[in-house]
Amino acid sequence: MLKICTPGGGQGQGEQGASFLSADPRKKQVTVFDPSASGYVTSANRKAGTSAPKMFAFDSVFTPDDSLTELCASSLAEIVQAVVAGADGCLFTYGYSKLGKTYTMLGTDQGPSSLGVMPCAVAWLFRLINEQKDKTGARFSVRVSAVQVTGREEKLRDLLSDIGQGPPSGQGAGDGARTRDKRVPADLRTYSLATVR
Ligand SMILES: Nc1ncnc2c1ncn2[C@@H]1O[C@H](COP(=O)(O)OP(=O)(O)OP(=O)(O)O)[C@@H](O)[C@H]1O
Repeated sequence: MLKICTPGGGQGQGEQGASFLSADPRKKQVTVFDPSASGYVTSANRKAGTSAPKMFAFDSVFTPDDSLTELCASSLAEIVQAVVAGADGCLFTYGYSKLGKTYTMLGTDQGPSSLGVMPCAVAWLFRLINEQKDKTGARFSVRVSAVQVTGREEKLRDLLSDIGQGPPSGQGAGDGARTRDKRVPADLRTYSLATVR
């Protein structure tokens, strides 16, 4: 799955994208042009050493104009269902700095339509689990991990290590959950979900 972003999260370039990139979300493909070819290759610039456009196919392609809701709807159904069926699931975002990886994963707290992929996944996971419990009486245990991989050395950082220590004393479960959310660093990257039946 590919999400095309503009640095700083700006919207509005839509399908056009930058001149070296053309995205076709319907066909689920992007074409990358040699920038020196201005979007197409003529026989003249091929002779001058310009590379031919390259096309890449993905399971899905999203442009900066696509909402988080659209992204969640398209990307989460399969993985959440698989996790409820007992498989491990991994949500992973990759890209260079300030492209919106954290925004895509976490979203904002401005309402249901601005939820990122992770809160959506957790909400859908527990909704499905509750449905299964009501239907079959099955019992579930959910395991979650969140890891950030950074730098050339590919350092691993456990983003939930603070949470293992529980909420500060004197706080109820609800307050604790909020405190824990705040402690999750802004550059969250990888999450995995698993259920044991
Ligand atoms: N689709 C979007 N709509 C609105 N704002 C966005 C969008 N995507 C990203 N932003 C904003 O752009 C800025 C950079 O995004 P973000 O922090 O998610 O990037 P990042 O890829 O996680 O960066 P880094 O790798 O440096 O941690 C943030 O202020 C974020 O809120």
